[in-house]
Amino acid sequence: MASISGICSSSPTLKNQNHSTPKRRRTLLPSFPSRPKPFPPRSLAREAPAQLSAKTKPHDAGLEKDPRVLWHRYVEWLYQHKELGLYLDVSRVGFTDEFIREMEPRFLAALRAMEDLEKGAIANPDEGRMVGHYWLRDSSRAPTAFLKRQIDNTLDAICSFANDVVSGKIKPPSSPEGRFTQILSVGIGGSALGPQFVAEALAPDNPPLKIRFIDNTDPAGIDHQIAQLGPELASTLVIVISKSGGTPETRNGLLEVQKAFREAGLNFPKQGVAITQENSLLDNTARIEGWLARFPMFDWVGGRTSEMSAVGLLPAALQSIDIREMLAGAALMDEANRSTVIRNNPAALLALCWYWATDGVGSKDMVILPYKDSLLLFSRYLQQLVMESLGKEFDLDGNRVNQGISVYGNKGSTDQHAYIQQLREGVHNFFVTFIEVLRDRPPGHDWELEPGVTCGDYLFGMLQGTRSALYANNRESLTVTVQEVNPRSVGALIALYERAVGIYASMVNINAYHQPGVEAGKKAAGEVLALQKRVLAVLNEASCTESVEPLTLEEIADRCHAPEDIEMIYKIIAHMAANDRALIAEGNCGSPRSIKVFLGECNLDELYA
Ligand SMILES: O=P(O)(O)OC[C@H]1O[C@](O)(CO)[C@@H](O)[C@@H]1O
Repeated sequence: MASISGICSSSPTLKNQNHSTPKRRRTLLPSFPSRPKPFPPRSLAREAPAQLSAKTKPHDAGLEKDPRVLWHRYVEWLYQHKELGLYLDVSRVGFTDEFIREMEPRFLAALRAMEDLEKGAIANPDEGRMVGHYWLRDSSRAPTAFLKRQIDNTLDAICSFANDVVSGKIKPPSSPEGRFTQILSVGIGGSALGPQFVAEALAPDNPPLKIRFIDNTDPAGIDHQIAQLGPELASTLVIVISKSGGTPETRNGLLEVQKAFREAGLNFPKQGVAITQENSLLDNTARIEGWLARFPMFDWVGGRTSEMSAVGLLPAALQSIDIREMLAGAALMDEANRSTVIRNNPAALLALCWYWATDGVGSKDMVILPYKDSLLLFSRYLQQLVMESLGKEFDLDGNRVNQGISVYGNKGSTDQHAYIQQLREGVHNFFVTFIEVLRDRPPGHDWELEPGVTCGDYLFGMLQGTRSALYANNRESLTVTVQEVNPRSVGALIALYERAVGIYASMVNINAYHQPGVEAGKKAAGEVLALQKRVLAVLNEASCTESVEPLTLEEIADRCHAPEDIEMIYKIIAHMAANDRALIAEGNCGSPRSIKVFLGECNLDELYA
């Protein structure tokens, strides 16, 4: 039985940084310039300030092609974190020294904002919240002793619980295996994407518990996951993750899973774990029903930056992934990203390259191309982290900016047989970030498929060849290199992008830590369901009191007092009819009738008289 004592044995230590950079002239930066003068208050400001690089950037100019000059640029700008073995190559992004000089004040202001954030400032002003995900991997930075204790106690509780589950000390009440063998994670967005990315990247071939996800309110998808579990439902630990504790998709997933437990004669609370804010609807449900365990989420950790909280650490630990190493990698990267020297700050280098490549207005998409199967889900993880953070209508001063950077990608070299044709020759609306992993296979497992050549050599060659071919056609790219995919490097990658997003958001003056657009979407979905209830009430009443003459769509809309919603009413009925939904007969109407029957078996086109 795998014990995970090694996973939580050592405490995270922050060693001295010795990330070294190639020998070069170091420019000592002046002290912080005064903050740029604030723009007029939200109500008055209208036109957002033009972003810098648009002025300084020769549009689509050819990039430097002399290989000797490029080699010098590569050496001059290569960032190396020796302890992490992580490198960042920005040489194939054509930013100028003038651009760096012009951006320095914004960079320094962003760094100061980041310093304030880490000290506990209200860095999420729209929600009046602190932003504390960096404290999760170095609790000594938490602004109060209470918060530090919460972080440390939660981590200890995660390790202890996961250890007890993996060792079999905590086991399901009735399972043939006599222990938990499966994890069913129910959550969506940041309550799923981090755990999914980390499981794909780091789970061993035979983990003590195998994880699967319900991350949507698709009945067929839920049925598929439960069907795949089969009798192992009895050995399944169900982890329900929701920071707010009220997300409809997650609630629906929970109700569906609890139904499956009832039908299997299983006692859900004995196999249920909740990860949510204290006193949320989910937390109270789990407490009242006596679930197996509850772990807290904190209001100062956003969903898209929650992988280093219980959201990511509990599922990872249950798969015997070394979570202390993940935290240590993130902490080392955080420390590097506190440098005030742009060249020594990888997150700043990333943010500046994003700004240059997209003119500070998202004019190009970010293509994420890891040349490693296990990093397949990194782009999906970054879609939320980058786009939910940067995709904002207003800036911090109320200017309408419609900011953002679109992210897509899967993995190389696979994608070279999909969309990279367009990247090489088609519309120039992107820049690429290659994720290079130097170690192809564990030591001693390599094999030459032809003299002197391995599979990994092909993968390496495909990455380098694609990078060169894109650049030859003036397509810019960044390359992040790690030695291998392990908890430490994954933790560092997550920390690198969390910080780059924060620095970039400051440079374009937006709040990276709220998501007003999504709340609007949740509200709109609620309105559709409310309208559906009205439609059902109208059809139920009509089915009891009138002959089977089909009602016209206008009549239904009028009776719902929603003539302007006629199209939505049509769609609601079409969806219910396609699912053979029955009208629940009330009063003396006899047996329930399907919507189709009530509407006279007409096809929906005839609805519209
Ligand atoms: O964890 P919760 O509260 O269920 O939210 C799930 C997701 O929904 C959002 O709030 C909006 O997409 C995300 O930020 C979050 O990760």
